[in-house]
Amino acid sequence: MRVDVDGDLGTEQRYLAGLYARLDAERARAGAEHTAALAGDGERAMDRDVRVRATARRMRQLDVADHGLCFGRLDAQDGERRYVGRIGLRDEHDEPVLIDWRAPAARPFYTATGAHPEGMRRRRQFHTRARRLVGITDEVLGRPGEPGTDDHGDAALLAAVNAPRGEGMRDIVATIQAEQDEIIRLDHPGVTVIEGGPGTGKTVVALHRVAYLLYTQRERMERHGVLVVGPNPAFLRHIGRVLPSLGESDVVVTTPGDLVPGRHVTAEDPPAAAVAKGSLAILDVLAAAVADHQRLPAEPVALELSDVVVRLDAATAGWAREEARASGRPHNEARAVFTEIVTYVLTERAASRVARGWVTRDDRDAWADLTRDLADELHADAAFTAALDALWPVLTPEGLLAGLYADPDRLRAAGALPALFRSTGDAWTVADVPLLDELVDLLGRDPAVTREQERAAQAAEAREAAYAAGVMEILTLDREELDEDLGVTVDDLTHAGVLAERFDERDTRDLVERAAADRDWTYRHVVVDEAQELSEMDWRVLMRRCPSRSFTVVGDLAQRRSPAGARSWDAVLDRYVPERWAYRSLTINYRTPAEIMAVAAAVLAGFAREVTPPESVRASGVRPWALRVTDDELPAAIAAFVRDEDGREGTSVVIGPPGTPGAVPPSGTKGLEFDAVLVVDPDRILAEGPRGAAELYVALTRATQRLGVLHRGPLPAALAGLAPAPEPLRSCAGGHRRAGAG
Ligand SMILES: Nc1ncnc2c1ncn2[C@@H]1O[C@H](COP(=O)(O)OP(=O)(O)OP(=O)(O)O)[C@@H](O)[C@H]1O
Repeated sequence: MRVDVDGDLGTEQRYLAGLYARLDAERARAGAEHTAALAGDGERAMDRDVRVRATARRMRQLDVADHGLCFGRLDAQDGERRYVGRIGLRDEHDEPVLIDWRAPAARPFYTATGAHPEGMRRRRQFHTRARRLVGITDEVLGRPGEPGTDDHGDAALLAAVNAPRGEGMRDIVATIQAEQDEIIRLDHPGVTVIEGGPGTGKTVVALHRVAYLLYTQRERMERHGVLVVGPNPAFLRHIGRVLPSLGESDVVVTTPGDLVPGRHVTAEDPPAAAVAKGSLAILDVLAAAVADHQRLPAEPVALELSDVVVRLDAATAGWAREEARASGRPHNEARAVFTEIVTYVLTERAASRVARGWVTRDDRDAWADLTRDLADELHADAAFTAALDALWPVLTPEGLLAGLYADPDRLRAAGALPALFRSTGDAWTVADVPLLDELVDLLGRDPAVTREQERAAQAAEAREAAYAAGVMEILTLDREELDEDLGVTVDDLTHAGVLAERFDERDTRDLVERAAADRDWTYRHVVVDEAQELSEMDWRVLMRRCPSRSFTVVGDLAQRRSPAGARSWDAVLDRYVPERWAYRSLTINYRTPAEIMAVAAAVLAGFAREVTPPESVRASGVRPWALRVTDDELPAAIAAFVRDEDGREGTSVVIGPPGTPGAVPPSGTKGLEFDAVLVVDPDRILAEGPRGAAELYVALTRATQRLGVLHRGPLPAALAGLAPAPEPLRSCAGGHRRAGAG
């Protein structure tokens, strides 16, 4: 039973005012702590940084809590009352006055129903404007003798889903639904797949799950961080506000094209190349391409040393190559093995000739001196280095891949499809990113660069050690003052370097900064959105980034657009977590009104009959429309739609095939939503490629309120039931044509 309660408004407003007073007091305290942290008070710079960051985080959390601080109240059957809100607050006696929505005690606020009251008697929802309470809705849960109700919370929910969309996605923390709550709190440490049709809240639920995990497992999550991977930068901007609005900002958010630090890739391959690069079969091609650079000389290479000429022949290079490959080291690191064997053979050969008549092998010291001198001479010889570079060159991932794509012979030799050919100047594509990442492992580090980095690291370490030595001096003066955080006692410290290493671990750069810059960073948890688009090779990269295999995977196979994407979750996941992943589905569409969803469902039935479309949570009473226009009329009709929408609240978009004036292609709107959507030339979207129907389905389901269709060709059969266009659109088409008129 649902009741709008006015009588208690005054009492609840006073309680709410009390909560805001607590919030303000907390804020003042956090502000003072932050100021003190900034001042530092003589503590070490590292400690100061840590404290400044912690207090700044607390201030951020308190700031965001101001908006919609308290969602409502739960009354238990035993008379206990709990107020549930964005954060937890305690009064001056340390009694809880507000429970964080993520705490176990808050759970019934989202999950209790008339049929399953979970020990609760009443759920009361607050409707607030700024700090003012403007309304209350009560639901009585399973009171003896009273009929229960299952459709809880729909007043607040409907207000939330009907609200015009603004900049980006909002959090749903006040109106999380029971099926969503179950996923947010799911206690499954491995891979969880969330599948559901468009608008079912997959993305928003996954983001709330991140906030929940950060709350319940803060220690573990904070050290290694969480990675959120989304389809494109527009999507990342769209979801960008959700985690900060929940008080969480230590999360790395990126696209598959940005997974290799320092590289921003957006270009896409034609379908055949995307499929070839996305498949695991490309691993053999990469291995063969690397092997193709490990060569034997066609003719022996003559190397002139001061007293003798030696020849590097195919047999010597062949033995060295075999040993280097057998070493199991990555290519660049195995060059040392190759060099060592070749050096050994050539110096032995040279020595036996140079030494003839005055030193024998039995004279070990003299022989060793001689070969060492010859090796030095060889290594200083430019011709020798040139021979090594020809037979076992140091390779970079970019150099190797660009060289492979640009050379049909190399492609053929590596067993790759000719479709991978491209001229050298072309930009990298998103499908190249996992290949470049793979090659980092296959090639290993360039020993020269590694040496340079080691030198720089040693210099930094020396500086730290000097600093630590200063700290030790202070510590030995007063053993009592040893910082417990360091986890050592003075007696443990035999060398200042040990202390320096401990400082190193406490790098105070932001996690987001450190993780995003480090290709070898591993995360505690990874969220993958629009996961149906990822190729087998993309999954390899992500699994490398999260060895603990803790994933929230969000997707909808019916919306798959990429030809290299997933066809089933088993096919993607069984390789990494066989039969150990959890699957949950969402079935209610919170975005698209029933009138629009009916149209999208007809398109879905055309290409995925076995998939059940999600059920809309509301109808809007507004029918989607269609209007046929000529080539000449199209720009004016689009302009009329844009003008009309400019006069309304909310957001709008024009979606059309490439070349449509002012339009975004369907792929650019993945994961996004708008109050009004105009789809142009649906027949051309359908004809665009093998996944055209999925693209049209995505385009139609972006609308939260209004949908219109402009078409120059015949209207696809699935859209036949659309209504005539409203004014002022109709007048753009001469005002005489009707929707769908051929
Ligand atoms: N419990 C809820 N309360 C209020 N709004 C909700 C709720 N659940 C979802 N929504 C809203 O529904 C819309 C769709 O959510 P979301 O984008 O997460 O769906 P999705 O399943 O990822 O869709 P798609 O597959 O089309 O990208 C968003 O505006 C979201 O805020």
